[in-house]
Amino acid sequence: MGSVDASEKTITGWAARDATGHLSPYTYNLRRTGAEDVVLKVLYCGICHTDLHQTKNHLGASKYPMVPGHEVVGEVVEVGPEVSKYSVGDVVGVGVIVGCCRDCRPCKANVEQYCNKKIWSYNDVYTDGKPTQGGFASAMVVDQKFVVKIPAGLAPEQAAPLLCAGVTVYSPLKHFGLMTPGLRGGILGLGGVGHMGVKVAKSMGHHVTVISSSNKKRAEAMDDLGADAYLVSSDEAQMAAAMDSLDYIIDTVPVKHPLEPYLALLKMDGKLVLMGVIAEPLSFVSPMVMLGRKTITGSFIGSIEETEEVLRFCVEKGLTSQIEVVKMDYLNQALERLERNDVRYRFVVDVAGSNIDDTAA
Ligand SMILES: NC(=O)C1=CN([C@@H]2O[C@H](COP(=O)(O)OP(=O)(O)OC[C@H]3O[C@@H](n4cnc5c(N)ncnc54)[C@H](OP(=O)(O)O)[C@@H]3O)[C@@H](O)[C@H]2O)C=CC1
Ligand SMILES: O=C/C=C/c1ccc(O)c(O)c1
Ligand SMILES: [Zn+2]
Ligand SMILES: [Zn+2]
Repeated sequence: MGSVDASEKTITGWAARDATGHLSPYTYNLRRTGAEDVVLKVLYCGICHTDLHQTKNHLGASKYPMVPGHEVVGEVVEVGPEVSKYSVGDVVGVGVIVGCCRDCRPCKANVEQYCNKKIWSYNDVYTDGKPTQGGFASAMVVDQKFVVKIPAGLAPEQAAPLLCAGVTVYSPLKHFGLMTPGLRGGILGLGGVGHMGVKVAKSMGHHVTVISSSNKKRAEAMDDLGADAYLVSSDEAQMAAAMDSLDYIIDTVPVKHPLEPYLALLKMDGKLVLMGVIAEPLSFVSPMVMLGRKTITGSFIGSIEETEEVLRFCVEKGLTSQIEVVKMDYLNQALERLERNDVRYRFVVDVAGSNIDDTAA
């Protein structure tokens, strides 16, 4: 157990100040280390499309200054006196959620991501009344319940995308009984979440079809990620030939899109699992779900338990994410590239290697 520094630590993060989403260095204080808190020095943080939604206020609820980042891998540098799970020097991860009520039905069932009182790792308010700030920062203080150990055999930069993208695909496959080998799955949208979807589903022994908006990623999807088939969603002949062929589709498209072309790809009892965060209504006609008893559902990240599980799953299966590691001074360019669909497949920021405390404004 490490000693507790009773003072507030002043650190630097990169914050958006308004809905332009432009990030720049921002100095703020971390809360004092509480009894069950873990202080981590951030090593790496992945860039999720949700970071774009939030910094650019796509959902209309953004508060500024906002330090985004929720695929955080760090090294423990201090622990509170009642921290039992972690010690100084451990490499750990933090995802989308840093608090919950611990008392409601989802909390008691260990699916705390569905707690109505959950606390988001940024763009939220902590129990002390302070804004939460995310992982594009030199350090974070997080309650041990929301920290996971990064297992040996997983490089820290590799682990980062698993803390959101990885668990986001693993959780619904597990929850909806879709881990059986031999299933035929579709991954709609081959980005950060989608590429983990291909890898996780392949590791479960599924036949995986990528459904993409263009032909640009075909060779990579088939040759590098191991997909079995590739459909371009605007190609009516390809889509018609694939009708009634899939047990599930993981839909990661981050913008409004029609559901009917994808419902048509599902077999009877097939499931369309919505992942994209879209603040506009999506539509479909009812026979598209009735005739075939199809399900349209959604899923939100995964629990802490499932996060630990997906990390172990990736080690066991030798599964890695495909990442482009960048420094913090590239963060705005990386976000712009993510917005124009120009990343294969996840940016991960080398936070510790960027010496950001030296850039404080
Ligand atoms: N439900 C949850 O718990 C989670 C939700 N999310 C949400 O999932 C969505 C995807 O996140 P992420 O994978 O990080 O995002 P990415 O931007 O990395 O990937 C999205 C993919 O969707 C396709 N796409 C992008 N823009 C468009 C467009 N304008 N029209 C059609 N297709 C498009 C592209 O694939 P292609 O080139 O193949 O068409 C793109 O690669 C986001 O909305 C994010 O907020 C993320 C994590 C957890
Ligand atoms: O990237 C993870 C967060 C996903 C998310 C899902 C739903 C929602 O309303 C959000 O604001 C974020
Ligand atoms: Zn995310
Ligand atoms: Zn709760």
